[in-house]
Amino acid sequence: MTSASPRLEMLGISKTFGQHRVLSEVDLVVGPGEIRGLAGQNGSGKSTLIKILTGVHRPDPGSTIRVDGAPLDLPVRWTAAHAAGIAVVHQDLGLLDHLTVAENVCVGGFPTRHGRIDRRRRDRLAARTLERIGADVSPLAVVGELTAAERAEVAIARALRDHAPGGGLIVLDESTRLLRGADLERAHTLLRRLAETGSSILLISHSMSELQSLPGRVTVLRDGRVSADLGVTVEPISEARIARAMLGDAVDEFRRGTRARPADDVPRVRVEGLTGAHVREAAFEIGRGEVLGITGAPASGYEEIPLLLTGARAARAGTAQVGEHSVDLTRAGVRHALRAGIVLVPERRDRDGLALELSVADNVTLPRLGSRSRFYLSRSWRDRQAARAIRDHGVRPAAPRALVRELSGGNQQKALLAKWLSAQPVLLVLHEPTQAVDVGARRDILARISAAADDGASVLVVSSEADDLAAVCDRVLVCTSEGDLVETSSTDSAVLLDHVFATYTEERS
Ligand SMILES: Nc1ncnc2c1ncn2[C@@H]1O[C@H](COP(=O)(O)OP(=O)(O)OP(=O)(O)O)[C@@H](O)[C@H]1O
Repeated sequence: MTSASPRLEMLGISKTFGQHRVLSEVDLVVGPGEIRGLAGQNGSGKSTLIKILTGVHRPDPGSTIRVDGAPLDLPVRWTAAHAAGIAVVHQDLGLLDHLTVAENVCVGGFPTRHGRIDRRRRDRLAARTLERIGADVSPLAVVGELTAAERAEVAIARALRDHAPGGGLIVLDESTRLLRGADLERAHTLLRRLAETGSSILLISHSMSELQSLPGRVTVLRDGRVSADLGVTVEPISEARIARAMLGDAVDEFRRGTRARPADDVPRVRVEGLTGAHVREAAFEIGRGEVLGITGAPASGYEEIPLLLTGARAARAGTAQVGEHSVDLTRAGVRHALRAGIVLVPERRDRDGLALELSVADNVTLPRLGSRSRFYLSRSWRDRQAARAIRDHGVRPAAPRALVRELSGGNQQKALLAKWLSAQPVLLVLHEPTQAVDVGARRDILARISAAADDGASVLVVSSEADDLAAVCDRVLVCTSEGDLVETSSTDSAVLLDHVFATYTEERS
C-alpha cells in the first residue's frame, strides 16, 4: 500500500452469465476521499460490478481488483473485501425496524464478553461510530421510529463501523433513493464530510440531480462497457451528458396533454371516508380516463393510501365505488379488490409484486389466467403475451423464459408494470412507479400510464416525485400533516413542491 495508490482499482472486469456477457473489460478507479458516481441504464451492469467487488459473483479471467494498491484475490472473499475497507449500503438499507440504533449499527460485529453480547460496549461502539460520521441519532432509539434521513445515517454508520477513520470505500447502491428534500440534503452533507476525512464513496444512482450535484466524476456504463467518464474539470456534469452517455441520445421529457373533463362525466371511482392509521376520512373521485396524483411530505402517511385502497391493508373505515362494484375497505382483501377491477403496482416489487422464481412470461400472464379457460393456457399463448409485454415495456433481456430474479432492478419494475397493465384494470393504482428506473425507462413508464388512462382506466399515482406527478396527472391531492387531502391549485411541479413543503414545515412547527 502506498499513499499515492487509488483507493479502489477495478481493471478489465468482465462477467458472463451463460452465453450472456454482461460486463466487458470495465475499468473503474476511485481515489482516496473521492465521491464517484456510477450511472447507467437499467441492466447496464452496475449491480453486477458491485457484486463482483463484494464476492457475490466470480469475474471472468483477466479481471483485476486492487484496494489501496494491494490486490484482492479473485473471486473476492467478502471477509477480505471487508478487511480491506469495502462496505456496501444496499437499496433497502437492510435495517431491522424493531431493534435499536445500537443493535442495528452492531449487526454482524457485536462486541461479546464470555460468549454473550456486551451491551455496554455495543452501545458505546454505536455512539462512537455515529459521532464519528456526525450523525445526530440516539443509539437507544428504535429504528422503526426514525426519519428516512436518520435511517440512512444508521445504515452508513453500520457500513463504516469497523473502518479506520479516513479510510475505506463505501458503496451506496441506490441507497439514497428514498430520501427527498431536506433529508437528501442531510445525507449529502454527511457524505461530503466523510469524503473530506479521506473515505471514498461510490454512489450508484438514477437521480440526475443527485449525479449532477454530489460526485466530482461520474462513470457511465452502457451495455456492460464504460461509455463515459464525466468530470467537472472538463465540462459540468449535466443531465443531457449523462443521458447521452447512457442511452446514446438525450431524452425528451414526457408530458401528458391537458384534457378537459366533460361536464356530464360521472366519476367511475368514488372513495369515501377512507381512514387508516394516518389518513382521516379521505374522499376523492376519479373519472374514466383520468389520472389523479396523491403526494405529501416524506413518511407523512399518504403512503398507506395505495395499500388501503387495494385490500393489501384493512382500512379502519371507508368504501370505494368502482364502476358497479361497491367495496367495503375495512374488510376487503386483495381478491375482493381484484374482482372489482382494482389493481396495485406496489412500491416493493421484490416483496409484494413479482414471483421472483418464476419466468417473465409466467409473471406477466398471471393476472389473466383467471379469465382464460384451461384449454387456452398453452405455453405459446403465454409466450406471445409475454413477448408483447416485453416489447411494449422494453424489458431487457427480451427473453420470456428468463427468471425474474435474474433481471436487473429496473427491468423488474418494467415487468411489474407489464404484469398489472395486462389485467386491463378499471382502477389502476401505482405506488412510486418510477423508482429505480433510468431516465429512458422513466419516460416510457409515464407514457404507458398515460396510455392506460387514454384506454379508459381510472388511474391513481401515489408518488413523492413531483416531476412524475406534473408529467402525468390531471389533478393532484396533497396529504396534510392532519391526514386530510387537499387539491393543489395546479399540477406544475414547483407548485406541488410548495404545497408539500408547506405541510412539511407545518408538521415540524
Ligand atoms: N444471476 C444472474 N443470472 C443471469 N443474468 C443476470 C444475473 N444477474 C444479472 N444478470 C443480467 O446482467 C445484466 C446486468 O444486470 P445488473 O443488475 O448488473 O444491472 P444494473 O445496471 O444494476 O440495472 P438496474 O439499474 O436496473 O438495477 C442484466 O441483463 C441482467 O439480466
